[in-house]
Amino acid sequence: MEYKLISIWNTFGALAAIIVINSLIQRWRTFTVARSRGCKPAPRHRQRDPFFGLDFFVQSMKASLGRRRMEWTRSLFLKHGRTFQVTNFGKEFIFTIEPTNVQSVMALDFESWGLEPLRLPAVDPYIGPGVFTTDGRFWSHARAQVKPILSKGEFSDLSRLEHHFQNLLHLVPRDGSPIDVQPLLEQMGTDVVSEFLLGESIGLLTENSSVDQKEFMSALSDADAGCGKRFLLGKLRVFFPDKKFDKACEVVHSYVDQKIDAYFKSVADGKNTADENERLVLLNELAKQTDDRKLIRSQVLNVLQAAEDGASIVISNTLFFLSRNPKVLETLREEVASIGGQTPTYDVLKSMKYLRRVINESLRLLPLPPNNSRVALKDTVLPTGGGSDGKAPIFVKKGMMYITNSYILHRDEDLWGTDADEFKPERWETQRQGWHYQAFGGGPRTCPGQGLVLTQISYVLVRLLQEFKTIESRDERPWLEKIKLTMCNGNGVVLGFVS
Ligand code: HEM
Repeated sequence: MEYKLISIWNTFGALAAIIVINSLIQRWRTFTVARSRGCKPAPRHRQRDPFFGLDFFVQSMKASLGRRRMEWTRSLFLKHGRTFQVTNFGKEFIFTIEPTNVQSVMALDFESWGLEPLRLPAVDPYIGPGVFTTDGRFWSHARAQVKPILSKGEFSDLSRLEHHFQNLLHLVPRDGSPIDVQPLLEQMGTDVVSEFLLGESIGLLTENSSVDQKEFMSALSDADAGCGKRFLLGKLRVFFPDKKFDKACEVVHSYVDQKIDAYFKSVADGKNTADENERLVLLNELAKQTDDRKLIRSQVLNVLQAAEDGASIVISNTLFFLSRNPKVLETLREEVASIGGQTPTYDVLKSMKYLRRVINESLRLLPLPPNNSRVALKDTVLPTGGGSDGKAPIFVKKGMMYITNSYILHRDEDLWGTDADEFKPERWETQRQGWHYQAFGGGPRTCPGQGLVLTQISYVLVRLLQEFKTIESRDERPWLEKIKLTMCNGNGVVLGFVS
């Protein structure tokens, strides 16, 4: 008996020793790598609770609730410089708006950083693994599946977009009376995206959604809200079952699965032949590549999550800026007039240089999403931001979080000039899109929907200018942040249109 006890103690002792030695070896490796690469720590944000960082978490929650998250984060960068480190809810975070670091994370040192551990556990029961939620080989495969389809979407027939635009026009008063266009554009965005993704528009603008579609929409919003809570709870989510979320996932899955089944049935019935003029639908295109129904569903929902209300928010924000910058509006109007009264084609839109500058500028001042984050998948180094001069490389331990804030990066006066906060499309005559412009990300994970969405945004803006001779602001209030995954105007965008 005594012998057995001694041997158990010896085993425990040996295990403990191995763990301690292993940890010391790791620390030594860390130290030597950091020293050999000349690494120095980033400036550290002073905290009352440096161990768990609860104070930082509470402050960031307060700033979010007060709709001043961007300005609060900006004040931290003004205090610390372009890079700083903080403990937040028990995790180490590096905040940086240093373009060299952005380039390193997004492109040069791409393999060392990932987002799957941040996103997938929270959203897995809803959207599952796909292009938006995974890393590594699964991600490359998922991306290779959707990217060519989204690229093809850039050139697709604009007559469908005109159809949705006409539905929007019916709801816009033409006598200059005030209307908040943001929710209308959001509805139009959902109609467009649902048609492209699933082959059938939800019909929000025409108010002719079926019972199934209404149920689907309401489930999407419950599932989004559920994911928000799951993000906040982190690993604690297992202790908080959420029946509403589970039900919402079931409804969403069943709706998408019906569409997948319908596609395969139509193929089996010989109805869906390869027709050159067939409308481009993501679900159908995916189903041509694989018969793995679960993967098709995940990929469709991944793209839905990424596409969200992107186009509608950018159009709303751009109208907000145009209505408050009459000179810019006038110059854009001249360009629109130069193409004549016809509905624009893809090539015409592509040729409109000033329009593109206006959109670039809108996305510079109000990027969506405002933040882009990653987690270090292994020990690595950020090229700059450490030491007292902020120029030394920074050693990053596996598990550390990286956050770049495009809203602040895009307003950095050293990078954009002293007029960085002003809406000036003219700056794009000479400005190039480097790593200091993160509207669509960069590197291997750059937004694959960029071309498609820019065509849509351009089309709607041109058509609005063709339809209305006056577009004026009907609201004195400033732009107010409202952050979900993306960021829109919490005051809405209230305008007056005269035809
Ligand atoms: C103006 C609207 C949009 C903006 C500003 C935007 C911007 C972005 C950004 C910043 C990323 C993150 C890149 C990263 O993680 O580094 C992203 C990813 C993505 N976007 Fe967009 N996006 C927009 C619209 C769309 C649309 C309409 C679609 C699809 C139809 C789309 C599909 C995707 C996908 C699938 C990803 C994930 C790519 C990956 O991780 O490989 N986006 N987008």
